Amino acid sequence: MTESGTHLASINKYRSWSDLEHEEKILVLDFGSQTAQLIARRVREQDVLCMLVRHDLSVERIKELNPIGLILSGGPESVYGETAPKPDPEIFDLGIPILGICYGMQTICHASGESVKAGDVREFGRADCQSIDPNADLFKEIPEESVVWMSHGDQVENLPEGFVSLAKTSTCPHAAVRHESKSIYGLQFHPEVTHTKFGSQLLKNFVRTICGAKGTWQIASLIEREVEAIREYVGNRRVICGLSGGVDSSVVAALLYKSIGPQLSCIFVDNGLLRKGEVEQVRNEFTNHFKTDLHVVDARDRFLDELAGVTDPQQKRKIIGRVFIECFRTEAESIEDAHFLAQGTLYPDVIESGANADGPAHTIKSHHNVGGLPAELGFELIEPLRDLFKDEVRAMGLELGLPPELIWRHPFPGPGLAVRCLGAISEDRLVTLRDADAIVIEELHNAGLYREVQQAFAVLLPVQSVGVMGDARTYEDTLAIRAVETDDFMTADWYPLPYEVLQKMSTRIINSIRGINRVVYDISSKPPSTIEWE
Ligand SMILES: Nc1ncnc2c1ncn2[C@@H]1O[C@H](COP(=O)(O)OP(=O)(O)OP(=O)(O)O)[C@@H](O)[C@H]1O
Ligand SMILES: O=c1[nH]c(=O)c2[nH+]cn([C@@H]3O[C@H](COP(=O)(O)O)[C@@H](O)[C@H]3O)c2[nH]1
Ligand SMILES: NC(=O)CC[C@H](N)C(=O)O
Ligand SMILES: [Mg+2]
Repeated sequence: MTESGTHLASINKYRSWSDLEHEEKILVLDFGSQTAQLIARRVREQDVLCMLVRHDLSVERIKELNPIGLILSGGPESVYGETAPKPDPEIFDLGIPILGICYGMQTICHASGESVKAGDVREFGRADCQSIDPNADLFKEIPEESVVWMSHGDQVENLPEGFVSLAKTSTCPHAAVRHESKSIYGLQFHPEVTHTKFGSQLLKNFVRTICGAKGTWQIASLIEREVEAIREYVGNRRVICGLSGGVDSSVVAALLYKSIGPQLSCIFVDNGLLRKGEVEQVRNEFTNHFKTDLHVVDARDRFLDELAGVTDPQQKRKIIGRVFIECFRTEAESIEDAHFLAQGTLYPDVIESGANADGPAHTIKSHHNVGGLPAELGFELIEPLRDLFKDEVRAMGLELGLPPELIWRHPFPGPGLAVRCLGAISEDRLVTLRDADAIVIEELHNAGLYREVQQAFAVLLPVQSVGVMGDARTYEDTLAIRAVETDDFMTADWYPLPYEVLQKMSTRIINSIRGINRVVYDISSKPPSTIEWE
């Protein structure tokens, strides 16, 4: 759903959502916000198709796409800066409703001739919003006072002519605005994040009431469309699919299987960085349950040799990305006419890798399947889930009939235990980590909490400390336990595991695993931390 190129544009041409002139839809003009896709996803929650497009998409192209409304996203720049991204000025004459969020609202006001300036006070996080006009259609069914989430340094000083203020906070006099006669709205806060309590209602008001959407779009129609698009795009060529047994690649494999059946071969790489019992589990599921043409590649030595002595997280990720592709390439030699490589890349992988060229989003970490890919790929990429979030992919998987155990499995990153074994990786340290991780997951199941947390795992730290075991001094490694709750993996909070569960995990790990004499619990949220440690 991202119109226009990414840095992989030349090899990633597959786009199934771009020619949907006849579908009721909203377009989000992306000014580089980390949460731009979240806006799209909140609109889709209203059963309305929503796609991200370049911030400067021409009015001609917008007319062709025929949206019922436009949303201007936030972004890291300042509208008064020399390099500030700007929309096509004619969008304001299209006559369709427009909602600007943060940078988007500042852009609307700037374009209407009023000054936007660095505010005296920057607002990050929670703010109390008070509506000035509670009857405004944008604020329908929203209390007069409610909590909103802000993230801005700039501020609209004076309203442009024709605009009125709809809401304020203690430091932001124009937290929400609208044009008196045109259907143009602006919000200084972010309705797309869950911390804005009535954000979904607000977007619903915009989409359903103001844009008049009927809400007929369903995840099932996305599946149908993807299946058709894949069939047409692939023709009679062959697709290899990097299959990890995780949710995303399983959904991709199921989609491809539905589309092109026998033209699909799946490649599962055993990179030596997998969890306990994972190879057997994937082999079973995908030969017994799915009956796909599955190739299991034993690349354990290859990965471990290449990673020997490497401690830098970004370097680890780059090496893993490259070796993955080399394995796919070598294995594909035995698969006749393998033209496409399908991956289960999701939107958070793309945005965190800084790979979305639509806006100047920053690189947080290079996901092995995006920023970690080598320049010369040797395949054409197909990534049907590239614009979706985990929970949307899960809904798709359930709709496609995948088993619920698979759908609700915690995500496991492609670089696997490599990014949870901090410092240099060795076979011994991996065995230690794998065993500890298995205990964490088992105890989570025992406590009936596996589905309560969205991701949990163990992290082996290169930090030794002194202990005493059986009257003898020890000087051994530290293990961290991480468990998070999150909707979409873009933001997350640490999960308050009950003490007795932590106690069982800790006792079992220290008693049964050699080399660990201390267990700690990670109590950091994302942001400012990330879910994985590297
Ligand atoms: N061991 C592997 N063998 C082959 N392909 C892999 C492997 N690990 C990851 N990949 C590829 O990289 C993509 C991204 O990995 P990622 O972990 O994000 O997704 P996933 O494993 O499919 O799902 P989940 O997020 O539930 O773990 C996968 O969808 C898959 O295409
Ligand atoms: O396939 C993947 N390749 C990667 O390189 C990668 N890095 C992080 N993750 C997963 O993404 C989600 C967000 O993780 P972070 O908060 O650590 O960025 C979490 O679910 C992480 O497990 C990855 N998945
Ligand atoms: N989140 C945003 O859109 C921020 C807009 C602008 N960069 C500011 O600081 O005000
Ligand atoms: Mg995975």
